[in-house]
Amino acid sequence: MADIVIEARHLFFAYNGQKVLEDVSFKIPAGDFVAVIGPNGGGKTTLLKLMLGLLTPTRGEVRVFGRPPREVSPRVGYVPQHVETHLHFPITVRDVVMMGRLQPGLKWPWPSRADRAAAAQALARMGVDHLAQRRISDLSGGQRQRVFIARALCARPEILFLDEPTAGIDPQGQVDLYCLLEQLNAELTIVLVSHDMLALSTHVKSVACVNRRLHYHDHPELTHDMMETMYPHTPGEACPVELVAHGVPHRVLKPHGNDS
Ligand SMILES: Nc1ncnc2c1ncn2[C@@H]1O[C@H](COP(=O)(O)OP(=O)(O)OP(=O)(O)O)[C@@H](O)[C@H]1O
Repeated sequence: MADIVIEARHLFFAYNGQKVLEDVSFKIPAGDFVAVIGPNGGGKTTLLKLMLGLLTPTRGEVRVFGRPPREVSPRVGYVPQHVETHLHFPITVRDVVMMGRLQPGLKWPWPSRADRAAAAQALARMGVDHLAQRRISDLSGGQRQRVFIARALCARPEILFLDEPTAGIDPQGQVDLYCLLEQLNAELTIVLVSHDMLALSTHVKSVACVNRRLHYHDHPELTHDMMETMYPHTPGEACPVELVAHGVPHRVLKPHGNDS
């Protein structure tokens, strides 16, 4: 059986007294590709930040490689949501990726030959090495997202966390990105926050449904009961999951909502 790389035990979290996560326990094995899904405001990003050590639980604990998350940060990569905030800074793609090598305890000179080689390798792995000299502001949404993933890969992480990586990318770009993530999953554990049921349709191995509480399923097939718990809907109205699936047929869902 695979080693457990992430474990949460009776985790609670609140922002200023407002409960967001309640009694969350789960184990993620090495090599997993888990989709974290759930409604808006369900607590997905908060959970990711707890696994990254960016937030501290109100109660309970999270362990990554058996340690508090902050102690193992060089072993994990993170592609946050909405990374486009500082894009107009005049910086090249290669420089952005190289920033992934900036770690606590960094030795000068930086970037070293090893840093440059790691950046080149990460860019090639994401299929964007030809863009290395371009300004980040000049790229398409899909190209940019690959660059940000390359930045996370540059530090050679063992776990990759991604928060809504396909937001704003066209449908074909999304499929291509999932295929790339699937290739990366041969070497890395991946934790992917997504609203997009397409993410589940072919690529992930397990699903964590988060809506204040968490249900972890070690297979990607969703059941009717699960969907009702996670996305309650009014009889006669389209199921919200159908809406986010953009009408794309999805094998993971058994009949639900208007289908049933
Ligand atoms: N920094 C913060 N301060 C106070 N409340 C917050 C903060 N960040 C998030 N929240 C609240 O916590 C709840 C969970 O937010 P979170 O971002 O984890 O949800 P999410 O499932 O990722 O949502 P979405 O799908 O919309 O991105 C929401 O009600 C949100 O308004």
